[in-house]
Amino acid sequence: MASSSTSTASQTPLASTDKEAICIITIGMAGSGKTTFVQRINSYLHSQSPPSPPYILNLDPAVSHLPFDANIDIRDTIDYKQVMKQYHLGPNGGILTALNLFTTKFEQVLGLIEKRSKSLDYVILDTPGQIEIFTWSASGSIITDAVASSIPTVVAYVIDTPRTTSPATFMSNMLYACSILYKTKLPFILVFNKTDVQSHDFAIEWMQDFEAFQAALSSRDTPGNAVDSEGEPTYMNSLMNSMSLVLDEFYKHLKAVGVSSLTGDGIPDFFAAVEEARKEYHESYVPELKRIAAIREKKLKAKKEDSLNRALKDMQVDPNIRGPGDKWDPTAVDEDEEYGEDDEYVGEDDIADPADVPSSSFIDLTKARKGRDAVNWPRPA
Ligand SMILES: Nc1nc2c(ncn2[C@@H]2O[C@H](COP(=O)(O)OP(=O)(O)OP(=O)(O)O)[C@@H](O)[C@H]2O)c(=O)[nH]1
Repeated sequence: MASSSTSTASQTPLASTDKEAICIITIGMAGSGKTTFVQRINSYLHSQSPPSPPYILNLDPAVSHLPFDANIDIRDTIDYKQVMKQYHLGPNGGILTALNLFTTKFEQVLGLIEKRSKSLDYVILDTPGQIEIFTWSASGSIITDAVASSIPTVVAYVIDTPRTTSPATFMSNMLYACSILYKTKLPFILVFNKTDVQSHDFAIEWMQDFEAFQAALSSRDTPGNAVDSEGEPTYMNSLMNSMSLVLDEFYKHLKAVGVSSLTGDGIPDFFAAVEEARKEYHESYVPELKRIAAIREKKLKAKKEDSLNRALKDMQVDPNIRGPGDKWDPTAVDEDEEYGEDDEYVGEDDIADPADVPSSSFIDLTKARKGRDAVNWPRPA
């Protein structure tokens, strides 16, 4: 079952002396509170003793105001409104194209992160408001994979708790989280935000107790409770029940914390979950990364060998290789092997006559092979 990291706050990493930066990728639906959450964890890290300022990247080109100082800000490189104008795009297309353009420079960004990672505890990525622009775009995958293959990385999936109290909405949100988990395969933390407005206890109960969620699903006011004219559950009801079974398995792979980005409540629990995620990254993600790299390497090697073999084969069967009318015959006897001591050894076609070759170009040793050193070839000048 999902672990609600409420009692582990004492395990915060801030006492650790060995610096190994971990990257927190903040993802969430529009308005879930990603930016406020980043601001809150930033101020929390600054307030520690000693302070542990994070390295922050803002990847949202459309955000009008950031309540924190980003070390790298996509807006410094790309003006998404100009992108919209120049490419004749709407707002979402503009944001996506801006992110794509930024990704072409991401190697440089990664270089900066790697350079700083030994002196930092945390790198934080704030992603665009429209979740799918990051989670379902090539750029989002490239950025996530690049960072995750470079330093430990965790996904913080921010959820608007007050807007997730209906079982159907909760399940939709969890399905989305599930899809991101299976896409990135990274350690994953569900961050139930805005707990100052609505406690996340209901969510933890639903995640830990399958029957409690089933009961909530079948309560009167949920759409999944609908029955058809014969009193049978509708497809919607069956779908939701099946989905909740799938999700029960999914919950085992993640951590859940409740926070209020407004008051700062629950933030130490979040960092405790991040430390667990760091372990998980080393224990699960890195071996998986190595396994994939080994498979890729093997495939590449096989492909290279195949190309080489084909190239060699092509060279052997090329009918023009020795000139027209002189086709290669695989059954022909090797002249070198067949000639006796007194036979003419050098076939005219086999090697060049030294007399025809500029004297300085080589010393012909062919007659010296196979014990024929008695032959006295003129030595080039
Ligand atoms: N009560 C309460 N409000 C919050 C909390 N976190 C964020 N908000 C409010 O939620 C709204 C959206 O917050 P943002 O941080 O802009 O959310 P976002 O996910 O970054 O938004 P987009 O980038 O537009 O998708 C703002 O009005 C915040 O003040 C919280 O913990 N409690």
